[in-house]
Amino acid sequence: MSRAETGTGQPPVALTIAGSDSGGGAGIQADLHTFAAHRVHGTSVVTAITAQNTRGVTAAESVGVDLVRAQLDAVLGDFSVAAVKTGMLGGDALLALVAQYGEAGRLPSLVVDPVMVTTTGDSLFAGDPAAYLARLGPLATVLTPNLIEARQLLGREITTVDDMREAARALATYGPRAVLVKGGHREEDASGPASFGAPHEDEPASGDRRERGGARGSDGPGGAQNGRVDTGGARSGRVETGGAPRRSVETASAAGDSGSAIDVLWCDGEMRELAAPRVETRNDHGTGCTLASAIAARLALGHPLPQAVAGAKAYVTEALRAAADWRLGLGPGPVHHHHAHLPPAAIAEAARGELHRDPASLGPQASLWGNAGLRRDRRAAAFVFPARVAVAKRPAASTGSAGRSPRAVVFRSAAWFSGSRRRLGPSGPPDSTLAAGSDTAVPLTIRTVRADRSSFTSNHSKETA
Ligand SMILES: Nc1ncnc2c1ncn2[C@@H]1O[C@H](COP(=O)(O)OP(=O)(O)O)[C@@H](O)[C@H]1O
Ligand SMILES: Cc1ncc(COP(=O)(O)O)c(N)n1
Repeated sequence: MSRAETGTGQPPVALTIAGSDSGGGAGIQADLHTFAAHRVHGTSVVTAITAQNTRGVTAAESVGVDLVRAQLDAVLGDFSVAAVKTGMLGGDALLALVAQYGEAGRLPSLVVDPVMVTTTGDSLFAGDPAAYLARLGPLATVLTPNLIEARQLLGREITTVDDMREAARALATYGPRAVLVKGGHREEDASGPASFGAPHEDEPASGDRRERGGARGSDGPGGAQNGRVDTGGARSGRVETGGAPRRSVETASAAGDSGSAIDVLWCDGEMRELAAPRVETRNDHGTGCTLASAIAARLALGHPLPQAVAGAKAYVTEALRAAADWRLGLGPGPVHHHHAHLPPAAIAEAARGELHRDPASLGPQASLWGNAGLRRDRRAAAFVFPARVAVAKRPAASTGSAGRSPRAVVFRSAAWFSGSRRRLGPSGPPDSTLAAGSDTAVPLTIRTVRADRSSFTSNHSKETA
């Protein structure tokens, strides 16, 4: 089956193997939101249940190996899964199980997010980081550790962009096709508690960001059926990382730009830096899950790997931006996974066959985005919502079909517009890799509104590039 969306509108299928976040911002919930936002059908294998909100994890329990195996068989035995993302695995038993499926060639385009600690500092992996690398490293299409996870996997200090490059290179020796070392998180992290793994209870619980801690026991609870995951972070043990706290400030200043969120991508033997404007927000819960599942969604849609990664980063940046002022919960809240969706009023108007004609009515960014639309599709007198949906009026001659309204609604992906936006002004991502990666081979779907206004007809897809 084709991996890309078919002409019938049937979506490709992606699978997330991850834990549940009751707060809905990370884990399975973030992954399914992200798949849906990419119009990819999301399937899920739940590895653990966490009692969690924006302030932290209060309890967690692994799902038993047999039940996880049954979920894997149910999904893989029925769906043609095009890409897979793994998140929280809890411990060594589920790590081994997932590795068995990967080794059997059943987990295509595998994005491995080695979830070990949450944004709020709670440990989510009680197994052996060395086993993690040894088992999943060779199977991964992309491995996406954050700074703490890279530090735990390698047991070395990582503070500068140079360190991130070295870490990416070192992790690549375990066999993944690509490694993305993520350098997110707010600058305050750098001035946070200096002792890595500081006691959980003593840290601010008011919603301020805490330095991440990590803990692992010698024997992961994931090894037992329905075993509890140690969420006590540093309460019950320390990880010898040999590391100071995560210092995003240093990574940023090392690159000469304190306003950038810099990730380092090693892919097919090439090192690249992906930089995006740093979003000033406390709401970054689930950014890592969102990024990994966006990469998987894009791989399922058929995007080449570097473009999938760069486009996914652009998607996360927009998701952070769109939720920057939200106050969902008292701590670091979720990002806006559906930032690219049509505002409800516009959906209703489009369904009635009515088109916005005045870009000004769409807000301050409309004419800017409109230019982006015109530049790429000269046949369309298009202007575009900040939400990245073009409402276009095509010339009657180009519609070709009598009895149809010349009106069309043109949907484009967030990634395409991220690239376009970059070309239009200084507000876009400064990194040329990101822009180039976001720019090509993104499907453009044109849906025609029938003259009788009764329905949408999805008539074709084509490439914009
Ligand atoms: N405040 C921010 N502004 C822009 N990008 C960010 C911000 N925080 C995180 N990111 C990006 O989000 C993605 C996830 O990274 P990170 O938050 O480090 O992962 P994790 O959630 O696994 O710790 C990365 O691409 C990172 O650069
Ligand atoms: C179930 C689950 N999986 C993963 C994370 C990591 O999320 P974050 O991006 O906040 O570190 C989480 N908090 N909960």
